[in-house]
Amino acid sequence: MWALGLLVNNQEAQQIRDHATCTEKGIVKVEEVGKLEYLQAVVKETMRMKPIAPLAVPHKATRDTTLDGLHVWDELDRFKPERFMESSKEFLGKRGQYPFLPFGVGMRACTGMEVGKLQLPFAVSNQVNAFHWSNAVEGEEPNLISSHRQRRPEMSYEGD
Ligand code: HEM
Repeated sequence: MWALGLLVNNQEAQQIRDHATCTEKGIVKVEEVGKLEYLQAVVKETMRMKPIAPLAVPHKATRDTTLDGLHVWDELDRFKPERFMESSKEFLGKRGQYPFLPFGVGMRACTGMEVGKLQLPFAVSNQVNAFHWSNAVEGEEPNLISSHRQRRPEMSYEGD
């Protein structure tokens, strides 16, 4: 859903479609998904901006930074799939280089990573192929500000 919301707010990104072989029902073939570079970039950029596991220890670069020779994202708040068009920005980089870790890394990395890498772009590509996504209210962009709150019961600290 975040991907579609971001595409509504970034119409030009929605216009750029990769060419995929579809089934007779117009569904993108699963085996094609990995080859669709711009789609992959849209999904990665969505996961960069709206990580699904945000409750881990948060990390954020407050400005453009070079860290141990790696350039850390520019224009952080902008939806810019192009940043992932370079092959160097894979989910897991070469050994010792992990520029992008939406699935974690190491022993406790996400066991569903391969499913997620397939499922997300598959869903997004078929939604974008089937529909044009635009604002419900003309000129008014959907509010994509997220909040993560933990609710707990009201507690009274007053003794009886
Ligand atoms: C886009 C989809 C997904 C994302 C972004 C994602 C992300 C993550 C992240 C960040 C972690 C924590 C890694 C760490 O602690 O370093 C994790 C753990 C895990 N994920 Fe996912 N996940 C996704 C989909 C899935 C799916 C589809 C499954 C199951 C089919 C799954 C199963 C798991 C399991 C079992 C763990 C715990 C691994 C462990 O602690 O050993 N995930 N995931």
